[in-house]
Amino acid sequence: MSERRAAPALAVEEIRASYGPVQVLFGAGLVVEKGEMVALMGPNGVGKSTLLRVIGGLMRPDSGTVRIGGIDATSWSPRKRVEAGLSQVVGQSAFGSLSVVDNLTMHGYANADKKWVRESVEAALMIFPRLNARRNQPAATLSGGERQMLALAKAIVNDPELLVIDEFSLGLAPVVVGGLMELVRRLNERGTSVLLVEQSVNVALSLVHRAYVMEKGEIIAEESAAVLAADPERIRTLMLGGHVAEAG
Ligand SMILES: Nc1ncnc2c1ncn2[C@@H]1O[C@H](COP(=O)(O)OP(=O)(O)OP(=O)(O)O)[C@@H](O)[C@H]1O
Repeated sequence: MSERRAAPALAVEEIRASYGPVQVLFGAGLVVEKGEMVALMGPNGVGKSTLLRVIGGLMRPDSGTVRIGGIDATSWSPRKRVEAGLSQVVGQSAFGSLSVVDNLTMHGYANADKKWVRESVEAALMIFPRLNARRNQPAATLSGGERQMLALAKAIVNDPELLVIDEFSLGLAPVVVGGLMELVRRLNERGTSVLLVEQSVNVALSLVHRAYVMEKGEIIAEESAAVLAADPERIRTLMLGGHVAEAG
């Protein structure tokens, strides 16, 4: 029992993954402790989103292990992972012809308690007054920032233990990003662990406790956000894809 409680929210070990004949991940691994906020950073195309796909169950790795709350989830379906407390914010995907409320309600599909889903949809809309004002509007008519809010609100509807977010700063005005970050911070204070893939170093390091840097499908550095933030030269080298000898 106590072992289960002490287990990390997420532990990913030695993941190798390929698209057809092209290998993209070469033994990538990371850990998100319970209650922790962690960033996965790195230059374009190094495999960050691919690792998230493996974590979410959208892609089978060639080898390696994904543990959710200490339990081997590598062979689980995406749905089973959601039921185990994982919620993923991926891009701005939504059913365009459905309203904001219907999109949110649909996302609670894994939860049999429909009353709870209805209440948490309303709770999520309370967090985003902008979305609430557009609750009956088709998702296709939302602005980019509003769609990101919808993506985050959808993830919250499942009351996740672990929230995985892919690049929420992409293409959004700084003020919108600031609001989303504040929301993620509040969720984390309520106990949700967070894994954030983010290209904007400023956004990532001002939010998280710890960061991993990926390069060519491998983790090449792992550091507390405060230590990294104090060393802009090192960040520059890492984010330019410069190889740094030490890891961890
Ligand atoms: N569906 C796919 N089929 C084939 N190759 C893919 C596919 N998706 C991604 N790739 C390739 O895999 C590599 C890693 O892509 P991935 O999207 O994981 O990187 P990333 O680090 O998230 O990049 P970015 O920061 O630009 O989003 C890239 O070379 C990309 O072109």
